[in-house]
Amino acid sequence: MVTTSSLNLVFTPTKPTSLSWKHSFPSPFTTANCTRRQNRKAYRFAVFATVLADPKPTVLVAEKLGKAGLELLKTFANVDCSYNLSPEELCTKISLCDALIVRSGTKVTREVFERSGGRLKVVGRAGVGIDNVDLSAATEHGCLVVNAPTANTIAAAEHGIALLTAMARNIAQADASLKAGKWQRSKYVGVSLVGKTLAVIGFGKVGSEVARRAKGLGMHVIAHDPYAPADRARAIGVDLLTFEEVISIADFISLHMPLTPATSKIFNDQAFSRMKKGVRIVNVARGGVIDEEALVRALDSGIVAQAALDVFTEEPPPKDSRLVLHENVTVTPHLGASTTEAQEGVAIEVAEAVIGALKGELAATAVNAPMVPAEVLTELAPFVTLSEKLGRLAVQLVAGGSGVQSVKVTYASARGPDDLDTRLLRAMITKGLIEPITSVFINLVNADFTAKQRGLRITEERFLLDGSPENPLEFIQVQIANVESKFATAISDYGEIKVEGRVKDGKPHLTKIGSFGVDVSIEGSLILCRQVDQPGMIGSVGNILGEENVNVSFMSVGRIAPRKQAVMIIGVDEEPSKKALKRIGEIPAIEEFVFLKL
Ligand SMILES: NC(=O)C1=CN([C@@H]2O[C@H](COP(=O)(O)OP(=O)(O)OC[C@H]3O[C@@H](n4cnc5c(N)ncnc54)[C@H](O)[C@@H]3O)[C@@H](O)[C@H]2O)C=CC1
Ligand SMILES: O=C(O)C(=O)COP(=O)(O)O
Repeated sequence: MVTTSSLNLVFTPTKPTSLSWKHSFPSPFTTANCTRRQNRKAYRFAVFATVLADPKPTVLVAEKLGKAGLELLKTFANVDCSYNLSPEELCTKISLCDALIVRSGTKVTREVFERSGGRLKVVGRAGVGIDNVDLSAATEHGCLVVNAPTANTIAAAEHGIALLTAMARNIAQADASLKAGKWQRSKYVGVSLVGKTLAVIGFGKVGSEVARRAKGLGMHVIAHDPYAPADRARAIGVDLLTFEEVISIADFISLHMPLTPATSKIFNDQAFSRMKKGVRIVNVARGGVIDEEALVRALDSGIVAQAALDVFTEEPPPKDSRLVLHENVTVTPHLGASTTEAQEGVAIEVAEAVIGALKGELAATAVNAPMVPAEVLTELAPFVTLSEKLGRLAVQLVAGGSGVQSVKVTYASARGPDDLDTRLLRAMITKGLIEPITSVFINLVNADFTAKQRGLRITEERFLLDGSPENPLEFIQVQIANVESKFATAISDYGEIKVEGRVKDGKPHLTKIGSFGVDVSIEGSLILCRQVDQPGMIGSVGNILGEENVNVSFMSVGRIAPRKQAVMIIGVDEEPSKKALKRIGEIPAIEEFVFLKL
């Protein structure tokens, strides 16, 4: 029997440019040489090449990373620490790298993904903000992006509070003045924080920690965050209000939202005009959320009394930046995450995520792929294989020239929709549908994107079964509409190519083709024949294959009724020659046949 494996099918890249990894990515059609152990690994799932083969993968660390993270990476990969690369140097190096780790100082542009030649599997952001990574390009190239979302939260919050207090008491300006030999006590009279209203914009991890600390300083804290749960805010004693409300009430505003198209320059002339005169602003989020020229105008007019900024639209900012040089502005060079503790933490967090991704595990910190909990993955494992096989099978039944545009997938399950996450299954069906007919490499990251790009519409339906929802699924059906089939038997009564499969004893089985009920394990290569049900058919086909030295792994016949029509499915270990297939086709009782590689 051929061993079933999703391993190489799942992880075959388009163009494995690196010699070192080339043999780690076998052809999609050589499943037989995978071990069961590899299979289990493959089930841990399906983002990228998982084989821990020698030689090691190469990880390019493009910005300074904590020692503990580097040590961890070195246990698994060849680590190339090359800091301060120019954009061109990065693009040149990237084709030799399986993973790239950056902080906020490296722009991971579309060109980086294009120039990687398909080798780059994961970008690790050693920090939170991923606005320096072109996520669309990453997704289009099937490259996973992971970040380190938790380890620098406290550092960023503490820096926000440091800037808030330093700004209120003119610490930086007074320090510079004294060092310049002056003693200006009346010039640097500050303002008190206690009793003042602080508006936190972006009530996520950092924002809520800032709020907690500000309350400890005796401030009244309000927040705006369109996506934050009100009960989390209430638990800290913070009211969630609208953007207009918070900016018009606040004495101090602290920014903690990500830079996205929706937040870009959200602090502009209009927003400043609605603020209380003399408001003070802290930005430890991203420079791009503020229109910096508008802020200079607001500072000059006195609407904004002071600003304390850790981040800038352009980093480093121009030396003659009016904003940086403004006397009412306190600045730090993007130091929010720069504590010893946070840097060790993010380094470990990102190293673990990158290693996990290279091993094929779904990262818990994936930014551009669905996150599926480990226990769900384990349960869905055999259905993942089944999904891909059904996709591969169905698409190979399509007659040449008929473009596949509309695919319906039906999941029959006793589980309610909320208890069955089908994203992984849909991705694998997409992979099965697209990979046999193109050179595109599909994984969980780029499946939906690639389907859309190719005009392939995949609709999903649930078929709710009675009974115990112990098994996640009973069967999966894949139907391709509006196409001709090279094996007319595969066309259902409704005119679509239809294949249906189930998992039996942990293995994917084909249980229906067109309107014929069958039952064969889907593995290796198959010959499907429709014939008149008569004695001697198995022998006739078996003889031809034997004479051609093709090993038969199994044969199964499903029929409508004795002596009527039957479908014979033959599993073969080797691909029969054209001559052998022609001879099979010439057997008089064989009405049609097709050879499929799964
Ligand atoms: N200066 C530095 O060194 C550091 C800066 N950061 C920045 O801080 C940001 C926040 O980090 P975390 O709190 O860890 O992320 P987070 O994802 O936990 O929180 C971000 C919050 O912003 C909210 N948000 C999204 N759109 C919004 C909008 N239009 N208005 C208001 N709120 C909105 C989200 O709902 C979320 O609750 C990061 O995206 C990063 O840019 C983070 C760490 C260090
Ligand atoms: O984590 C973030 O979003 C940060 O801004 C930290 O940036 P850094 O890693 O210090 O370049």
